[in-house]
Amino acid sequence: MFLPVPTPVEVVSHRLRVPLACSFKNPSALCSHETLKISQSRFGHELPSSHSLHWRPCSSRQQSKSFCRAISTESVASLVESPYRDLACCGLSIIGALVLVKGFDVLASSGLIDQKLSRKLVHTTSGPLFVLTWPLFSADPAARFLAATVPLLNFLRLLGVGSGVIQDKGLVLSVSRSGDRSELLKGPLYYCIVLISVALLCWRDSPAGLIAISLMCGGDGLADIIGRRLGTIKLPYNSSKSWAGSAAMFLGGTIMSYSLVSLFCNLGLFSCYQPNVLLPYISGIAFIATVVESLPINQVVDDNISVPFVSLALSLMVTNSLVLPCS
Ligand SMILES: C/C(=C\COP(=O)(O)O)CCC[C@H](C)CCC[C@H](C)CCCC(C)C
Ligand SMILES: Nc1ccn([C@@H]2O[C@H](COP(=O)(O)OP(=O)(O)O)[C@@H](O)[C@H]2O)c(=O)n1
Repeated sequence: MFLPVPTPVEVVSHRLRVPLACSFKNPSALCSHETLKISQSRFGHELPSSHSLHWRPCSSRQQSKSFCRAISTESVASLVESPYRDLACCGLSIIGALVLVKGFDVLASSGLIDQKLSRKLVHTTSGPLFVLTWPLFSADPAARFLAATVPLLNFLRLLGVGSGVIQDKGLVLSVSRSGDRSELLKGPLYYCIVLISVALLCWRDSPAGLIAISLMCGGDGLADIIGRRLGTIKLPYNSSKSWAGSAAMFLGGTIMSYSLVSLFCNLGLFSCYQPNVLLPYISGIAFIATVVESLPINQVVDDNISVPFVSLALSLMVTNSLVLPCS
């Protein structure tokens, strides 16, 4: 939502001592009532009450840390602006993805870890690492599209290798269950589609995408890693899944979601309520996603689709009561 006065206000962060471009043009860059009040007094007019309803205080922890959230998308852009910045971030992420997959390929082919574990470690780590690159991008509207090219290139690579057009034994080894290249066209391909969709639809403006990715990666990924090792007691309604696997999914998904959402809040990309409000919501979503993952429906719909889809839908439903967007 845009407010009428476009002139930027320079506010100096008490913590970082850097000028922040907090403006009415992008009121969402202002994250605390204090900043809002100061900006109002400088402009000498009241904000429309309908807009004020969208403002909720940053947590006291956040307010004590800095006057205005230091790294709003706009302020990051003003600090390190370069036409090549998003291209550089995109290039680094592409290299990061290649190194990650190659690293697990080396670990699996040298016998240091087994192939199934390698696949699940790629599954657990790629999504959150991808998300961690988002704050590095600028506030340019095209940034999310550049970010999305990283999973898109991996999607095309999986398509090429999975269909046999490109030969890449390393990728097959680190990403397939049994060494069969056609497996790349299922779970891993859906995984990349989810990353592309979340980057384009949610980007870093809301916690919904972060929660969906966390439950697909930290949740579903850990369910397999822990379930295969400790999952002796099976679920009564699904003999291929265990209590240990589901508990790991719930805990891993909750911890990863909470950590990423808190990190993005602390970076000023959106502002959240206190942990005592945020955590119950996130664990509620993680619980429902865990139940969905545990159902015997894997033959009908892949976990990499059902888990993020349900998490995203639920997160989007509760997001407005959890945060106020900062970009
Ligand atoms: C193994 C994978 C999914 C399998 O799922 P499931 O069937 O076992 O449930 C994940 C495959 C990931 C892919 C090959 C690599 C994705 C890289 C990612 C798009 C970008 C990471 C960037 C970062 C900076 C390292
Ligand atoms: N809730 C869960 C999920 C998986 N697992 C274990 O992880 C293995 C693979 O899980 P899955 O069938 O969901 O595999 P993916 O489709 O995610 O690769 C199962 O065979 C179980 O041994 C579990 O014990 N409990």
